[in-house]
Amino acid sequence: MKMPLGNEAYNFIREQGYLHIPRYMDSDTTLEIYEAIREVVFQESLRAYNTPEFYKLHQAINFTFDNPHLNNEILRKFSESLSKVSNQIIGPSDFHMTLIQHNKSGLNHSIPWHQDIDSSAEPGNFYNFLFYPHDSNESIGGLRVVPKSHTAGPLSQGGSHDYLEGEITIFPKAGDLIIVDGLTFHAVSPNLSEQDRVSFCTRYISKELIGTKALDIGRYRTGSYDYAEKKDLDFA
Ligand SMILES: O=C(O)CCC(=O)C(=O)O
Ligand SMILES: [Fe+2]
Repeated sequence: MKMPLGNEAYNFIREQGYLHIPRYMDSDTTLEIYEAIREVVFQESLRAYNTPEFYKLHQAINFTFDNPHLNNEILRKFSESLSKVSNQIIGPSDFHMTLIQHNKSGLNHSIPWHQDIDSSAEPGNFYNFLFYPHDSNESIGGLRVVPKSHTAGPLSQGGSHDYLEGEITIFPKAGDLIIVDGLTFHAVSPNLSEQDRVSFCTRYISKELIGTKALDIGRYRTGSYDYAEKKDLDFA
């Protein structure tokens, strides 16, 4: 099998729990994907539903679109193309889902600290491929990551947007890909700019994780949320 990532990149993501690949896509394809994303977020009726309690408790303020690849050829092709990278990192892996995150301008939209899955799953079994179709900076918001936190167990209780020991902020440019282990602590700083911030996320999982409950659970600093049942779980 041809290995899309070099040894250094492969080791980095396994050890650090994330990997930033600048200019993963060329500018023409990036523009195409950007257009496709904008078409989706323009349709407010497609926004995912989570309970008002969810947004309030976890201070999650942004819009999410579930599986936009289902109705969009460009997004579908791009997300499928990432299987090559996924197979290298995870081993034989399965496509899980896609998401668009939309941090709309003028609303201070941000994303609180979270883990994408429950930490009953082992690290190295779930990866988020985050694609950025436009440049980012301090004003539009960046991706906050705690390196090596994928092996640190569940997120501790605390402030949803507070500083976490060891955190770094990445400001991806148009065409960049950031790969994050689903257990790595990550968040997005507020969009204080006049421009919408969007990201396109594709998720791949190991064969072991297929059908497990861990996939339904998002972990926040205010407790865990069951996305399948749309309900908050007691902090444990
Ligand atoms: O928008 C981002 O940069 C991060 C999105 C994210 O954490 C997610 O979709 O799981
Ligand atoms: Fe996430």
